[in-house]
Amino acid sequence: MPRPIIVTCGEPAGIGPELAPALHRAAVPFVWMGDPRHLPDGTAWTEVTDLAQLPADGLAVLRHDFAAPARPGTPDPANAAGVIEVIARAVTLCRDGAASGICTMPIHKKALKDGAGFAFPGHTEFLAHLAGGADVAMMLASTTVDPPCRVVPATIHIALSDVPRTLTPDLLERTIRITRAAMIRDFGLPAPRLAVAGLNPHAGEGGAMGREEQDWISDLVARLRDEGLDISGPLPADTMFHAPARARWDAAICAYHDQALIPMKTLDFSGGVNVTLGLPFVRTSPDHGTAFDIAGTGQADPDSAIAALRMAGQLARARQAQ
Ligand SMILES: NC(=O)C1=CN([C@@H]2O[C@H](COP(=O)(O)OP(=O)(O)OC[C@H]3O[C@@H](n4cnc5c(N)ncnc54)[C@H](O)[C@@H]3O)[C@@H](O)[C@H]2O)C=CC1
Ligand SMILES: NCC(=O)COP(=O)(O)O
Repeated sequence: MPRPIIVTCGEPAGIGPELAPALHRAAVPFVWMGDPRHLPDGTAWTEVTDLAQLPADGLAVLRHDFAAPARPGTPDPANAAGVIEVIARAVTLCRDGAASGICTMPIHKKALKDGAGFAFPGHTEFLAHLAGGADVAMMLASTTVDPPCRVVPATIHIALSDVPRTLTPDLLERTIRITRAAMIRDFGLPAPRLAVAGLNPHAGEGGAMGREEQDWISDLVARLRDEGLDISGPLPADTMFHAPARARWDAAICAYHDQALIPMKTLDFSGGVNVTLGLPFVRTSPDHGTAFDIAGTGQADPDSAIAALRMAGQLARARQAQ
Protein backbone atom coordinates (compact mmCIF):
# COMPACT_ATOMS: atom_id res chain seq x y z
CA MET A 1 0.00 0.00 0.00
CA PRO A 2 1.33 3.50 -0.75
CA ARG A 3 2.33 5.50 2.29
CA PRO A 4 -0.59 7.66 3.42
CA ILE A 5 -0.97 11.41 3.39
CA ILE A 6 -1.34 12.99 6.84
CA VAL A 7 -4.31 15.36 7.07
CA THR A 8 -3.66 17.77 9.92
CA CYS A 9 -6.75 18.84 11.84
CA GLY A 10 -6.10 22.59 11.69
CA GLU A 11 -7.99 24.96 14.00
CA PRO A 12 -10.54 22.87 15.95
CA ALA A 13 -12.99 25.80 16.10
CA GLY A 14 -12.94 26.16 12.32
CA ILE A 15 -14.43 24.04 9.56
CA GLY A 16 -11.38 21.74 9.27
CA PRO A 17 -12.59 18.89 11.50
CA GLU A 18 -16.07 18.75 9.91
CA LEU A 19 -14.50 18.29 6.45
CA ALA A 20 -12.72 15.09 7.52
CA PRO A 21 -15.58 12.62 6.89
CA ALA A 22 -15.84 13.76 3.24
CA LEU A 23 -12.16 13.30 2.45
CA HIS A 24 -12.50 9.64 1.45
CA ARG A 25 -13.90 11.04 -1.82
CA ALA A 26 -10.35 11.98 -2.81
CA ALA A 27 -9.62 8.25 -3.15
CA VAL A 28 -6.18 8.73 -1.59
CA PRO A 29 -4.91 6.76 1.44
CA PHE A 30 -4.84 9.21 4.34
CA VAL A 31 -4.83 9.49 8.09
CA TRP A 32 -6.45 12.38 9.96
CA MET A 33 -4.35 13.68 12.83
CA GLY A 34 -6.07 15.44 15.67
CA ASP A 35 -8.33 15.04 18.68
CA PRO A 36 -11.28 12.73 17.88
CA ARG A 37 -13.47 14.84 20.22
CA HIS A 38 -13.28 17.59 17.58
CA LEU A 39 -14.80 15.46 14.81
CA PRO A 40 -18.50 15.88 14.02
CA ASP A 41 -20.85 13.81 16.16
CA GLY A 42 -21.42 10.38 14.67
CA THR A 43 -18.16 10.24 12.70
CA ALA A 44 -17.05 6.61 12.35
CA TRP A 45 -13.34 6.60 13.16
CA THR A 46 -10.65 4.09 14.05
CA GLU A 47 -7.45 4.88 15.86
CA VAL A 48 -4.28 3.88 14.03
CA THR A 49 -0.82 3.61 15.51
CA ASP A 50 0.98 2.08 12.53
CA LEU A 51 0.69 4.04 9.28
CA ALA A 52 1.33 0.88 7.30
CA GLN A 53 -1.89 -0.64 8.68
CA LEU A 54 -4.90 1.49 7.79
CA PRO A 55 -8.44 0.32 8.59
CA ALA A 56 -10.59 -0.78 5.66
CA ASP A 57 -13.54 1.40 6.70
CA GLY A 58 -14.13 4.62 8.56
CA LEU A 59 -11.83 7.52 9.21
CA ALA A 60 -8.30 6.53 10.19
CA VAL A 61 -7.24 8.73 13.10
CA LEU A 62 -3.77 9.33 14.40
CA ARG A 63 -4.70 10.56 17.81
CA HIS A 64 -3.36 13.84 19.19
CA ASP A 65 -5.15 14.85 22.35
CA PHE A 66 -5.84 18.55 22.78
CA ALA A 67 -6.32 20.53 25.98
CA ALA A 68 -9.98 21.36 25.39
CA PRO A 69 -13.02 20.41 23.35
CA ALA A 70 -13.88 22.61 20.36
CA ARG A 71 -16.49 25.35 20.25
CA PRO A 72 -17.26 26.09 16.58
CA GLY A 73 -16.44 29.69 15.73
CA THR A 74 -14.61 30.44 18.98
CA PRO A 75 -10.98 29.36 19.14
CA ASP A 76 -9.77 28.30 22.56
CA PRO A 77 -6.25 29.59 23.35
CA ALA A 78 -5.65 26.34 25.24
CA ASN A 79 -5.83 24.43 21.94
CA ALA A 80 -3.31 26.57 20.05
CA ALA A 81 -0.31 24.49 21.10
CA GLY A 82 -2.02 21.31 19.90
CA VAL A 83 -2.63 22.76 16.44
CA ILE A 84 1.06 23.58 16.10
CA GLU A 85 2.19 20.22 17.51
CA VAL A 86 0.08 18.33 14.97
CA ILE A 87 1.75 20.13 12.07
CA ALA A 88 5.20 19.46 13.48
CA ARG A 89 4.35 15.80 14.12
CA ALA A 90 3.13 15.39 10.54
CA VAL A 91 6.40 16.78 9.22
CA THR A 92 8.36 14.31 11.36
CA LEU A 93 6.30 11.42 9.97
CA CYS A 94 7.06 12.58 6.41
CA ARG A 95 10.72 13.05 7.09
CA ASP A 96 10.90 9.59 8.72
CA GLY A 97 9.35 8.07 5.59
CA ALA A 98 6.16 6.87 7.30
CA ALA A 99 3.92 9.29 5.40
CA SER A 100 4.13 10.48 1.81
CA GLY A 101 2.92 14.04 2.31
CA ILE A 102 0.82 16.46 4.33
CA CYS A 103 -2.53 18.03 3.59
CA THR A 104 -3.17 20.74 6.16
CA MET A 105 -6.60 21.92 7.22
CA PRO A 106 -6.77 25.67 7.89
CA ILE A 107 -5.26 27.32 10.92
CA HIS A 108 -6.26 30.65 12.39
CA LYS A 109 -3.03 32.60 12.47
CA LYS A 110 -4.13 35.12 15.10
CA ALA A 111 -5.50 32.37 17.39
CA LEU A 112 -2.15 30.59 17.27
CA LYS A 113 -0.24 33.80 17.88
CA ASP A 114 -2.45 34.79 20.80
CA GLY A 115 -2.71 31.28 22.26
CA ALA A 116 0.80 29.94 21.77
CA GLY A 117 3.01 32.77 20.53
CA PHE A 118 3.15 31.25 17.05
CA ALA A 119 5.83 33.31 15.34
CA PHE A 120 5.09 32.44 11.70
CA PRO A 121 2.72 34.13 9.24
CA GLY A 122 1.30 30.74 8.24
CA HIS A 123 1.96 27.09 7.45
CA THR A 124 4.21 28.02 4.54
CA GLU A 125 6.85 29.71 6.64
CA PHE A 126 6.48 27.25 9.55
CA LEU A 127 6.96 24.26 7.25
CA ALA A 128 10.00 25.93 5.65
CA HIS A 129 11.41 26.36 9.16
CA LEU A 130 10.69 22.73 10.09
CA ALA A 131 12.39 21.68 6.87
CA GLY A 132 15.57 23.36 8.02
CA GLY A 133 15.10 26.70 6.31
CA ALA A 134 13.98 25.54 2.86
CA ASP A 135 13.48 28.26 0.25
CA VAL A 136 9.77 27.95 -0.49
CA ALA A 137 6.97 29.61 -2.42
CA MET A 138 3.19 29.47 -2.09
CA MET A 139 1.23 28.32 -5.11
CA LEU A 140 -2.55 28.45 -5.40
CA ALA A 141 -3.70 26.11 -8.14
CA SER A 142 -7.14 25.67 -9.64
CA THR A 143 -8.30 22.14 -10.39
CA THR A 144 -11.61 22.59 -12.22
CA VAL A 145 -11.03 25.37 -14.75
CA ASP A 146 -9.44 25.11 -18.15
CA PRO A 147 -6.90 26.55 -18.82
CA PRO A 148 -5.75 26.15 -15.23
CA CYS A 149 -4.95 29.13 -13.04
CA ARG A 150 -1.76 28.56 -11.04
CA VAL A 151 -0.47 31.60 -9.23
CA VAL A 152 2.53 32.21 -6.99
CA PRO A 153 2.71 35.43 -4.97
CA ALA A 154 6.34 36.50 -4.50
CA THR A 155 5.45 38.43 -1.35
CA ILE A 156 2.85 36.75 0.85
CA HIS A 157 1.38 37.85 4.18
CA ILE A 158 2.64 41.40 4.46
CA ALA A 159 0.96 44.79 4.39
CA LEU A 160 0.37 46.18 0.92
CA SER A 161 2.42 49.24 1.86
CA ASP A 162 5.43 46.96 2.46
CA VAL A 163 5.23 45.23 -0.93
CA PRO A 164 7.35 47.59 -3.06
CA ARG A 165 10.37 47.42 -0.76
CA THR A 166 9.98 43.69 -0.03
CA LEU A 167 9.70 42.71 -3.68
CA THR A 168 13.40 42.69 -4.54
CA PRO A 169 15.10 41.29 -7.66
CA ASP A 170 16.55 38.51 -5.50
CA LEU A 171 13.14 37.51 -4.08
CA LEU A 172 11.43 37.60 -7.46
CA GLU A 173 14.20 35.58 -9.12
CA ARG A 174 14.16 32.97 -6.32
CA THR A 175 10.37 32.69 -6.56
CA ILE A 176 10.58 32.22 -10.33
CA ARG A 177 13.22 29.50 -9.99
CA ILE A 178 11.35 27.66 -7.20
CA THR A 179 8.19 27.76 -9.31
CA ARG A 180 9.93 26.47 -12.42
CA ALA A 181 11.64 23.63 -10.54
CA ALA A 182 8.34 22.56 -8.97
CA MET A 183 6.47 22.68 -12.28
CA ILE A 184 9.09 20.31 -13.70
CA ARG A 185 9.49 18.03 -10.69
CA ASP A 186 6.01 17.94 -9.20
CA PHE A 187 3.65 18.89 -12.02
CA GLY A 188 5.38 16.94 -14.81
CA LEU A 189 5.84 19.91 -17.15
CA PRO A 190 9.37 19.62 -18.59
CA ALA A 191 9.35 23.11 -20.13
CA PRO A 192 6.97 25.22 -18.04
CA ARG A 193 5.76 28.51 -19.48
CA LEU A 194 6.01 31.19 -16.81
CA ALA A 195 4.46 34.63 -16.72
CA VAL A 196 5.49 37.46 -14.42
CA ALA A 197 2.95 40.05 -13.39
CA GLY A 198 3.91 43.69 -13.12
CA LEU A 199 3.62 45.46 -9.80
CA ASN A 200 1.92 48.61 -11.01
CA PRO A 201 -1.25 49.24 -13.05
CA HIS A 202 -0.64 48.48 -16.75
CA ALA A 203 2.78 47.10 -15.71
CA GLY A 204 3.86 50.69 -15.15
CA GLU A 205 2.81 51.93 -18.63
CA GLY A 206 6.32 52.89 -19.59
CA GLY A 207 7.03 54.59 -16.27
CA ALA A 208 3.87 56.70 -16.26
CA MET A 209 2.31 54.61 -13.44
CA GLY A 210 5.30 53.31 -11.47
CA ARG A 211 8.90 52.52 -12.26
CA GLU A 212 9.70 49.02 -10.92
CA GLU A 213 8.95 47.34 -14.26
CA GLN A 214 11.30 49.69 -16.13
CA ASP A 215 13.90 49.85 -13.40
CA TRP A 216 14.44 46.12 -12.90
CA ILE A 217 11.60 43.63 -13.52
CA SER A 218 11.93 43.78 -17.33
CA ASP A 219 15.68 43.26 -17.12
CA LEU A 220 15.30 40.30 -14.77
CA VAL A 221 12.75 38.62 -17.05
CA ALA A 222 14.93 39.26 -20.13
CA ARG A 223 17.99 37.80 -18.40
CA LEU A 224 16.09 34.64 -17.44
CA ARG A 225 14.72 34.36 -20.97
CA ASP A 226 18.28 34.63 -22.32
CA GLU A 227 19.20 31.82 -19.95
CA GLY A 228 16.61 29.62 -21.69
CA LEU A 229 13.55 29.94 -19.46
CA ASP A 230 10.19 30.20 -21.21
CA ILE A 231 9.11 33.35 -19.43
CA SER A 232 7.07 36.41 -20.33
CA GLY A 233 6.43 39.69 -18.57
CA PRO A 234 6.12 41.88 -16.76
CA LEU A 235 2.47 41.64 -17.82
CA PRO A 236 -0.35 43.98 -16.82
CA ALA A 237 -2.07 41.98 -14.08
CA ASP A 238 -5.58 43.05 -15.04
CA THR A 239 -5.46 41.33 -18.43
CA MET A 240 -3.43 38.19 -17.76
CA PHE A 241 -6.00 35.95 -16.03
CA HIS A 242 -8.88 35.59 -18.50
CA ALA A 243 -9.00 32.24 -20.30
CA PRO A 244 -7.18 33.10 -23.58
CA ALA A 245 -4.42 34.82 -21.58
CA ARG A 246 -4.09 31.86 -19.18
CA ALA A 247 -3.67 29.56 -22.16
CA ARG A 248 -0.28 31.22 -22.74
CA TRP A 249 1.26 30.25 -19.38
CA ASP A 250 1.41 27.35 -16.95
CA ALA A 251 2.13 29.40 -13.81
CA ALA A 252 2.08 33.10 -13.04
CA ILE A 253 4.44 34.70 -10.55
CA CYS A 254 2.69 37.67 -8.99
CA ALA A 255 3.93 40.61 -6.98
CA TYR A 256 1.67 40.26 -3.95
CA HIS A 257 -0.95 38.11 -2.22
CA ASP A 258 -4.20 39.55 -3.55
CA GLN A 259 -2.94 40.05 -7.10
CA ALA A 260 -2.43 36.28 -7.18
CA LEU A 261 -5.19 34.90 -4.99
CA ILE A 262 -8.14 37.00 -6.14
CA PRO A 263 -8.17 35.64 -9.71
CA MET A 264 -7.58 32.05 -8.58
CA LYS A 265 -10.23 32.06 -5.85
CA THR A 266 -12.71 33.87 -8.09
CA LEU A 267 -12.27 31.32 -10.85
CA ASP A 268 -12.22 28.19 -8.69
CA PHE A 269 -12.88 28.78 -4.97
CA SER A 270 -14.24 25.28 -4.43
CA GLY A 271 -11.49 23.58 -6.41
CA GLY A 272 -8.53 25.70 -5.38
CA VAL A 273 -5.49 24.08 -3.77
CA ASN A 274 -2.64 25.70 -1.91
CA VAL A 275 0.70 23.95 -2.55
CA THR A 276 3.98 24.78 -0.87
CA LEU A 277 6.70 24.64 -3.52
CA GLY A 278 10.31 23.92 -2.61
CA LEU A 279 9.79 21.67 0.41
CA PRO A 280 11.51 18.28 0.71
CA PHE A 281 8.05 16.75 1.30
CA VAL A 282 4.63 17.26 -0.28
CA ARG A 283 2.27 19.78 1.32
CA THR A 284 -1.12 20.90 0.08
CA SER A 285 -4.09 22.62 1.69
CA PRO A 286 -7.53 23.82 0.68
CA ASP A 287 -7.57 27.42 -0.56
CA HIS A 288 -9.99 28.59 2.13
CA GLY A 289 -9.53 29.44 5.77
CA THR A 290 -11.19 28.51 9.04
CA ALA A 291 -14.59 30.04 8.11
CA PHE A 292 -15.63 30.67 11.72
CA ASP A 293 -18.88 32.22 10.46
CA ILE A 294 -20.19 28.84 9.27
CA ALA A 295 -18.22 26.39 11.45
CA GLY A 296 -20.44 23.74 12.96
CA THR A 297 -23.45 24.62 10.80
CA GLY A 298 -22.95 21.91 8.19
CA GLN A 299 -22.63 24.47 5.38
CA ALA A 300 -18.92 23.97 4.70
CA ASP A 301 -18.18 22.85 1.15
CA PRO A 302 -15.58 20.04 1.31
CA ASP A 303 -14.55 20.22 -2.37
CA SER A 304 -11.41 22.32 -1.95
CA ALA A 305 -10.19 20.04 0.85
CA ILE A 306 -10.93 16.98 -1.29
CA ALA A 307 -9.06 18.55 -4.21
CA ALA A 308 -6.13 19.33 -1.90
CA LEU A 309 -5.91 15.76 -0.64
CA ARG A 310 -6.22 14.41 -4.17
CA MET A 311 -3.42 16.69 -5.34
CA ALA A 312 -1.23 15.67 -2.40
CA GLY A 313 -1.65 12.07 -3.53
CA GLN A 314 -0.74 12.98 -7.12
CA LEU A 315 2.34 14.95 -6.10
CA ALA A 316 3.47 12.20 -3.73
CA ARG A 317 3.13 9.60 -6.47
CA ALA A 318 5.12 11.83 -8.85
CA ARG A 319 7.92 12.13 -6.29
CA GLN A 320 7.93 8.42 -5.53
CA ALA A 321 8.31 7.67 -9.24
CA GLN A 322 11.48 9.81 -9.48
N1 LIG B 1 -4.16 27.25 4.84
C1 LIG B 1 -4.61 27.94 5.88
O1 LIG B 1 -4.36 27.58 7.01
C2 LIG B 1 -5.45 29.15 5.65
C3 LIG B 1 -5.85 29.87 6.75
N2 LIG B 1 -6.59 31.00 6.58
C4 LIG B 1 -6.97 31.68 7.81
O2 LIG B 1 -8.36 31.50 8.03
C5 LIG B 1 -8.85 32.57 8.83
C6 LIG B 1 -10.14 33.13 8.24
O3 LIG B 1 -9.81 33.70 6.97
P1 LIG B 1 -10.88 34.40 6.02
O4 LIG B 1 -10.15 35.46 5.29
O5 LIG B 1 -12.11 34.74 6.78
O6 LIG B 1 -11.21 33.31 4.91
P2 LIG B 1 -12.13 32.02 4.94
O7 LIG B 1 -11.78 31.26 3.73
O8 LIG B 1 -12.04 31.33 6.24
O9 LIG B 1 -13.64 32.58 4.80
C7 LIG B 1 -14.01 33.50 3.80
C8 LIG B 1 -15.49 33.30 3.45
O10 LIG B 1 -15.62 32.12 2.68
C9 LIG B 1 -16.49 31.20 3.31
N3 LIG B 1 -15.93 29.86 3.17
C10 LIG B 1 -14.64 29.52 3.38
N4 LIG B 1 -14.49 28.22 3.18
C11 LIG B 1 -15.66 27.72 2.85
C12 LIG B 1 -16.15 26.42 2.54
N5 LIG B 1 -15.32 25.35 2.51
N6 LIG B 1 -17.45 26.25 2.24
C13 LIG B 1 -18.28 27.31 2.26
N7 LIG B 1 -17.90 28.57 2.54
C14 LIG B 1 -16.60 28.76 2.84
C15 LIG B 1 -16.57 31.62 4.78
O11 LIG B 1 -17.78 31.21 5.37
C16 LIG B 1 -16.38 33.12 4.67
O12 LIG B 1 -17.63 33.73 4.44
C17 LIG B 1 -7.70 33.58 8.93
O13 LIG B 1 -7.04 33.39 10.16
C18 LIG B 1 -6.78 33.19 7.81
O14 LIG B 1 -5.44 33.53 8.05
C19 LIG B 1 -6.98 31.46 5.35
C20 LIG B 1 -6.62 30.77 4.23
C21 LIG B 1 -5.83 29.57 4.29
N1 LIG C 1 -4.03 33.25 1.99
C1 LIG C 1 -3.42 31.96 1.98
C2 LIG C 1 -3.13 31.51 3.33
O1 LIG C 1 -3.39 32.18 4.30
C3 LIG C 1 -2.48 30.20 3.48
O2 LIG C 1 -1.33 30.33 4.24
P1 LIG C 1 -0.50 29.07 4.70
O3 LIG C 1 -1.04 28.71 6.03
O4 LIG C 1 -0.66 28.01 3.68
O5 LIG C 1 0.90 29.59 4.77
